[in-house]
This record gives sequence, structure tokens and C-alpha cells, in this order.
Amino acid sequence: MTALYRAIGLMSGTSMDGIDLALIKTDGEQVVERIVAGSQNYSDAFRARLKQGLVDARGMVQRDERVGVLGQLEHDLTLLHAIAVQDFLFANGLSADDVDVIGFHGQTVLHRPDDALTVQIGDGALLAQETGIDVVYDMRAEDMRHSGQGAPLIPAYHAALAHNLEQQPDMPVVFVNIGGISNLTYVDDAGGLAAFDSGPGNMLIDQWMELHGQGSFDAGGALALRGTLNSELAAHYLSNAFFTGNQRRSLDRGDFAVPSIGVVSLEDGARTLAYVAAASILQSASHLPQKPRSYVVSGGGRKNAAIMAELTALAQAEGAVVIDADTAGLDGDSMEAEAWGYLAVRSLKGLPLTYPSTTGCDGPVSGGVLVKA
Ligand SMILES: Nc1ncnc2c1ncn2[C@@H]1O[C@H](COP(=O)(O)OP(=O)(O)OP(=O)(O)O)[C@@H](O)[C@H]1O
Ligand SMILES: CC(=O)N[C@H]1[C@@H]2OC[C@@H](O2)[C@@H](O)[C@@H]1O[C@H](C)C(=O)O
Repeated sequence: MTALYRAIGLMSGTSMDGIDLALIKTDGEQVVERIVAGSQNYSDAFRARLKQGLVDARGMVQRDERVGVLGQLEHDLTLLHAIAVQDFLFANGLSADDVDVIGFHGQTVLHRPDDALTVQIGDGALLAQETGIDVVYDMRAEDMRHSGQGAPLIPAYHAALAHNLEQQPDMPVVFVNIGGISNLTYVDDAGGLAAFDSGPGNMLIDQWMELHGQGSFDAGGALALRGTLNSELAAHYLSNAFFTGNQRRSLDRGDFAVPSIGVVSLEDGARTLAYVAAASILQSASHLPQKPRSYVVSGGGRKNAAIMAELTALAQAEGAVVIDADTAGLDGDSMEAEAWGYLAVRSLKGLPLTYPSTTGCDGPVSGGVLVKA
């Protein structure tokens, strides 16, 4: 029997709403036992600092330079992750000795695949020192050194999950993660794997709400459900070169801009952006090797009823069903965190994190930097 590792994955995603944590037990291959998960929200003040970090990062040319607020931000972000791990261990009656490795994503502050530049702030050495647990971090860079997009990385985990589901979905299955940005992974019966970012997820909706002083997201999609689709605005987004081009590329938060205030009403904007989130998934799925029969949806966007209604209708028209990840026996909130734990173990074992079919890299690529505690 191959060795099983206990791994904590830590994800701070493009929505910048907080840190997701998950503890799994895995061999980094087919065996995945999901143990417990949690999350820690950022304060509004810290979220504002992260947003300033994105602004300052725009001037970066080298991935290790830390201009403007970025140096202090990286330090403080890492300490917040360390506290989150300590709280998580305490809440679950665990200690550092119960964990073999942490997979630390950090916060993406810049992602420019065309310039082979992707920057995740997060100090792996400081996290290892603070937690007393070995840390694997910086898992995107090696892929880019091998001509990959540096994202998405979760497909290797989706592939392992596809064969571990309590309720087997009709194949081919597509795992969709609707976070700030959405991405999808296609798995078929023959072991085929394909993946790419599929478009804006919640990030435009979140920005639209913030622009109107309506909080940071459309809870339940309630506002969107009161609005109507503005076809012209939807067409503006869906005619973006990202969708019309033949080559799949990964996305940065800055690749799509929120509509200006007044272009449409608050409700119609929320509805239209929810439609765009759903339609972009189907539009991107048209580049897959075969038509999917089922979509398994994770990420915060699955809690927006307008996105889910649009996605269900669009998928149905293509002969596919949409299943919430939780219904499939998974945890739709913590899948990315689980993936980062899984990828950390693959990194320890020198196994590939990415493939030509997932990021466009020039061959299977491992990656990540290990810091021993
Ligand atoms: N109850 C809810 N109703 C509607 N939308 C929600 C709800 N809860 C979360 N969301 C949306 O989900 C987002 C967070 O999703 P998630 O945590 O999956 O994103 P992320 O991991 O930060 O992003 P990414 O996957 O792009 O890295 C929030 O910003 C919000 O837009
Ligand atoms: C550069 C970066 O952080 N990309 C994220 C982002 O958020 C969603 C999408 O864009 C995806 O490509 C990726 O995260 C997921 C977890 C991934 O790498 O699989």
C-alpha cells in the first residue's frame, strides 16, 4: 500500500473573500479521503489592502519584486494564513504533528500568461516557521517555465475525484468552479482530460454590487432574479476575444471590466452578469473534445440562483444536466483548498501538477517549492 499523507490545502482565491482550508488524506494519486474543511473571512479593511495590492502589482516586471504595499501585504497575508491554520487545528482537536504538509496557494496579484508572468504573494518559509509544518508553495511558476498558462491547476484533482464519486455522473463530466473567475475540467470514460479558464465567474457581479454600495456580492442571486437580461450588454461580454479566439488562455481579474454605473439598472446588471457567467461556461465548453453530459458545479457561484438557473437552462438545451457538487457527495466550498493539499502531495512525490491538455505546457510538469519546518 502506498503511503498516505495528511495535507492541509490553503486557498485565497480571486474573489478575495477569505481563506479556505481543507484537510485531506491522500497518496497524491487515486486515493483521496476528505477529512474536514473550514474558512476564515477577510475583514473589509484587509480586503481593501488586497485590492491596493492588485493595483500596485500592475507595475511588476519581475515576479519576485515587491513594489508598493506588496512586501508588507505578503507578510501580513502569510500571518493571517498561519493564524487560520492554528485556529483550524485547534477547532478540530488536531496539532501540527497531525499534518505532513501544507499546500499554500497565496494570493494571485498578477497573472499575465502572455508574458509568462504569474505572481502569488505568500511567504512559504514564514508559514512553515509559524505553523511548524512543511509547506509547498508557488505551484504555478514551473508550469509557466514550461510554456504553460500557469492555470488552472485544479484539473489533476478533479481527475482523481471523477473516479471517486458516490454518485457517478453521466460521462463526459465537466467540473465547473465558479469563483471570481470560472474554470472547467473535462473528464471522459477513456481517461481524456481537458481544462481551461472559462470566463468571468462572480467577479463582475461582486464589483457591480460594490459599485452600487450594495455589499460585496449578490446573496443568493436575489437581486439578479428581480432583473431582466440586457442582451446588448451580454453580447458585449460574450464577443470578447477570449471567447472568439481558438486558443484557450487563462484569465486575470483585470481581463474583464465591470459595466459603468447607469448603463443598466442595478437589477438588470446583476441578471445580465449572472447570465454572462453561465453563458461563458457553455461557450467555452464548445471547445471541449466531446459534448459534456453533466456539469458538476463548485465554488461560491453555485449559491447564486440566477447563475444556476441560466446554466441549467443552457446546459439542458445541449442535452446535459447540472449538478451541485454537494449533491454529488463533494464539498463545493472547499474543493480548491482540497486541491491545494492534493497538489502539495503530488509535488512532494515529483508527480505532474499540469499537463499539455490542462495548461498547454510542453509536457507533464511538476512544480512547487518545499520549505521544511
Ligand atoms: N450565498 C451566496 N450567494 C451568492 N453568491 C455567493 C454566495 N456566497 C459566495 N458567493 C459568491 O462566491 C464568491 C466566492 O467564491 P469562491 O470562494 O469560490 O471564489 P474564489 O475561490 O475566491 O475564486 P477563484 O476560484 O476564482 O480563485 C463570492 O465573491 C460571491 O460572489
Ligand atoms: C492565476 C490564478 O490564480 N488563477 C486562478 C483563478 O481563479 C479561478 C481561475 O482563475 C483558475 O485558473 C485559477 O484558480 C484555480 C483554483 C486553479 O488554478 O485551478
